[in-house]
Amino acid sequence: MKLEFTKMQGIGNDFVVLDGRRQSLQLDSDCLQQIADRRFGVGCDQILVLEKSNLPDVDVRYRIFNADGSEVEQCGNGARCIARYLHSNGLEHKTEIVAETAAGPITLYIELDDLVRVNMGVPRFAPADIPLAVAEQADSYNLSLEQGEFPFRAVSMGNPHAVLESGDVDTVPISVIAPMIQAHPLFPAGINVGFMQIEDREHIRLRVYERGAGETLACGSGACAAVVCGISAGLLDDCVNVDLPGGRLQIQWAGDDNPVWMTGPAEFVFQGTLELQT
Ligand SMILES: N[C@H](CCC[C@H](N)C(=O)O)C(=O)O
Repeated sequence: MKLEFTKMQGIGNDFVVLDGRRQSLQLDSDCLQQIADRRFGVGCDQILVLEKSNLPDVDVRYRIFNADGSEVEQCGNGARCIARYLHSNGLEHKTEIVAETAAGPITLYIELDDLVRVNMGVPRFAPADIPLAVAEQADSYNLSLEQGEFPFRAVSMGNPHAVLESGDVDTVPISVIAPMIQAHPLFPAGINVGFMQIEDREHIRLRVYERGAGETLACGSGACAAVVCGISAGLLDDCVNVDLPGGRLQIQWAGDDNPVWMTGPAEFVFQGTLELQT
């Protein structure tokens, strides 16, 4: 099966964009994993599949698949890349784009400085919304692992996140600790694990070990989750620069039932045709 694709990246979190409005796509988990494979396929952290939306006032519907083939509800860096893709493929006249996702509609804004600003929706802390297998909601939780005690905060940005505060994030043994956290029965739907180093009230450093993809150079929803947890803990102000290994995002949240705003870049890398072995 031949697939036309566009490779894009948002501060190093990379995507294969497949436009299902222009080609017929029948992709099972094996196909998705092959596309994402960095040796046998194109290589990416997530695959973004565009579809026609039947909803009024909605420009497009898109679905998000991790490199392991799992379908997920939200992808912040991917949302910015979708906005960039659409703004260069038929929606050149629009600077405000509405996309339907599994997490609901999100609005994407092409800014004058060519960055993309996304309304990432309202964070949710209720255990049932994350999901988190605890009896009752708390400000923070604790995980006991062989390697020690790991206090964390949990929030849904449409997808599930655990946020741990750390000293120097560069020294966190993330590829050892994060998979053990992800495997814990506390997280029945899996979890994205963020390690946050607070530099000051307007600046954090962050590394994220993603559900279904492993450590990525950046995680947009993870940056939102970390800032929301930091603000909720009284440690951050309402506008924060988040430095991830792949680059910087600006995250804003006014608290309570206000939405989280994420601003950052989105770039094209190349286009191509993939011969999928089916
Ligand atoms: N791994 C995530 C999806 C991609 C999120 C990330 N790439 C972002 O920019 O938000 C999950 O399983 O929920």
